[in-house]
This record gives sequence, structure tokens and C-alpha cells, in this order.
Amino acid sequence: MSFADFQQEIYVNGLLTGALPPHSVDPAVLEEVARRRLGEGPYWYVAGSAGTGATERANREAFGRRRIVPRMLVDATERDLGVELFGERLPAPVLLAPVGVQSIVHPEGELATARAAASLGVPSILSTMASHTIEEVAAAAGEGPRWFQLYWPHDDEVTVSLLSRARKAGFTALVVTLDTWTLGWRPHDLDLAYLPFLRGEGLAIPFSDPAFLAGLEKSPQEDLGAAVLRWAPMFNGRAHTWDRLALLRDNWDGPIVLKGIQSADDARRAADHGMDGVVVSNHGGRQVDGAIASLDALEPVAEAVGDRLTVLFDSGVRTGADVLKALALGARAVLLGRPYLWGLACGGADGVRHVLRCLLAELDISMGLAGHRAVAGLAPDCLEVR
Ligand SMILES: Cc1cc2nc3c(=O)[nH]c(=O)nc-3n(C[C@H](O)[C@H](O)[C@H](O)COP(=O)(O)O)c2cc1C
Ligand SMILES: CC(C)CC(=O)C(=O)O
Repeated sequence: MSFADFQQEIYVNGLLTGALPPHSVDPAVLEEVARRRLGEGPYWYVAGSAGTGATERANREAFGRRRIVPRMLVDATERDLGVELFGERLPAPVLLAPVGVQSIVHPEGELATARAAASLGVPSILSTMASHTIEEVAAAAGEGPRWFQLYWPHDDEVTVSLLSRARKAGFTALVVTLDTWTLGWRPHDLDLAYLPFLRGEGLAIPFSDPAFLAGLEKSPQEDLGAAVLRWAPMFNGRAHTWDRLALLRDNWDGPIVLKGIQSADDARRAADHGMDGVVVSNHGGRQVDGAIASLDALEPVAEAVGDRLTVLFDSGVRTGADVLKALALGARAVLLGRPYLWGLACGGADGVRHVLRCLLAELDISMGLAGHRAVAGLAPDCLEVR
């Protein structure tokens, strides 16, 4: 079955039973429904971005400036969206981005997300700041591909312990997020004084970690304040430096991908330091207000290191056509962020699966209509820049 069949399934269902799709196929409508279901704090925590929102808008505008140039009389009836990442064959060039504290959106949080992604063979990247433990999420993912995202603690014993747990639980690739060593200036969260972590949410992974717990006199359940006070300075407030990557290399025997790269120079340094990949990302515009659009950063990075590193992309992907554009500009695959959270809010695992199926169906159909049989054939000349 191709991803495009989802379109036919919706029409045929409607014709035969009168049933409409369970959720809108329009990401903006889904966000609006989610907004009505969520409280102000959780909604804005997910939807919000840094400062005036200029970076978040720039992310979208950069997609708008690029236009697909469809080619005719090409037989692209049969398409293969498959892609190989670090020796693993994936059915499509899409992963679910690491998103912390998903319990503020749905009680099943990362478990639901992992189940939905696994049902389509798509990797979901588990955040260090999850509402469920590494081991619980691994069990939920079953046979599905698993990647782990590290918020890198300033405590080597805790770092090594987290890596060893993730490896033991079957996570194959490590994504190290570099752009959020301290939180960006987020006006909505500040006005609502809403930060879920300070209430102990999203801390299931450190709070179940033997090396983290060893530094506490009482368990987090007995003394939440003390546990949060141990956690906060360990994870937040100070950046690591390039020389420290050796610790991760020595303690992770799979691929390591640096997330948050926006400059070709940093991408070259990543390659020089023995990394395997980068995610060109500005964290969905949540960190540096006025930063360049992530899509504008992609082509220079891909040109600089595309032959040395696996280049992934995120920030601003909303539609299948967006995925096509990012692939054409040099990404091997893209990470989807906020849209799947809206699916999670509206329908748990089914909602996340719905969002993924819509995105992949639209990608599949857009590829065919633009005359492309495989993602490997996409290149910058498939696009025109305004
Ligand atoms: C609510 C929320 C929480 C996030 N948590 C994390 C996280 O724990 N780790 C991480 O590396 N990135 C995190 N991100 C960033 C995403 O991984 C991704 O870079 C971003 O959402 C992509 O932009 P998009 O939302 O425009 O698709 C988070 C994003 C959101 C919206
Ligand atoms: C700061 C993190 C724990 C979560 C995150 O990455 C985000 O809110 O953007």
C-alpha cells in the first residue's frame, strides 16, 4: 500500500458510509481544535516561540519563497519514498522530532506518540525531558525504530547512565540538542508564568535514573523541590564546548547527530569531531528571535558537509510539499514538530497517526505530480526561488 492511498481511503469511506475523516487533514484546523481542548498554559507552551516570533515566521516564509516546478510526461505512477538512514531502511524521509513533556497535551504523551510512529515504521525521537521513562517508551515503540535525544547534563555520571539506559532499551541513534542549553525568551510562557518542568512534569527520565537519584537524600516523590533543584543546574544554564563531544563518542557506539546546527562552519566542525549527522534546526523558532530561517541554512550546510554527514532538517515543516522542498535542498529526511502535538491533543495515538498519514500522503502525491519517482532524485533545481 502506498501512502497516497490514504486519500482514496478518505473519499471511498465518505462515499460508502458517509463518514468524514476523524480529524481535519488541515494542520491549521487541527491546531485550532487542539487549542480549544488545551488550557492556555499547555497550548502556548507548544505553540509559542521566542521573542516577537520573527524566527518562527521566517521559517514559514522561507518555504513560501521556494516553489516546486512540476515536470510533465514523466511516469511517476509508482513511487518509493523510502530512505536509508545510518544503515536502517525507513519507509519515508520523515521522523517525529523530540518534544518534551508531552503529558501536558495528552496523558499517554510519548507512549502514544511512539505507538503511532511505530505503526508506520517512522522513528519517533524520545526527548530527555519526557513524561515517561526510556524503558516505558521503548516498550511502547515495540519493533519500531527508536532514536534518543539527549539534553546533555553537566554531570558525566548522569550522562553516561542515560546513554547506557537508552542503548540497553534499543535506541539506535543519538540526537544531541545544542541550541537549548538555556531557555529562549518566550513571552507567552513568561506572561502565564508557565513552565511545566518546575512542577516536576517532563522529568520522568532523570527521576528514574540511578546516577541522578544517587545524588538525592529523598526520592523525587518525597521531596520534589530538592529533585528539581538538583536537575535544573545540571541540565540548564551552561553550554558545553566542542572538545566535550569526545565523552559522547566514547560512550555511544551508534550514530551521533548534532541538532540545532545553522551554520556551514559548525557543520564542518561536527564532521571534524567525528559526528555522523546534523539536524539543521532553529528549534521551531523557540530559541533565538530574529535568527535566520532554518530552510535558508539548509542548502549551505548540505553543500558543505552533505558528502561527510547525514543532513536532517526541521523547523517549519507543515505539509508534504514542505518535505519535498527540504529534501530538494539537501536534507536526507525531515523532523516534524508541533503538528503532531496537535494530533496528540485531538486524538492520542490515533491523532498522531492521522497527522503522519496526511503528511506522507501529501508528500507521495506531490512527488508524483511534480514528476519524481524517488526522493533520491530531488535536487535544488526542482525548485524555483522567488
Ligand atoms: C513543545 C515543544 C517541546 C520541545 N521539546 C524538545 C526537546 O525536548 N528536545 C529537542 O531537541 N527539541 C525539542 N523541541 C524542538 C523540536 O524538536 C523541533 O526542533 C521543532 O519543534 C521543529 O519545529 P516545528 O515545531 O516548527 O516543526 C520542542 C518543540 C516544542 C514545540
Ligand atoms: C527546554 C526543553 C526541556 C523543552 C524544549 O526543548 C522546548 O520547550 O523547546
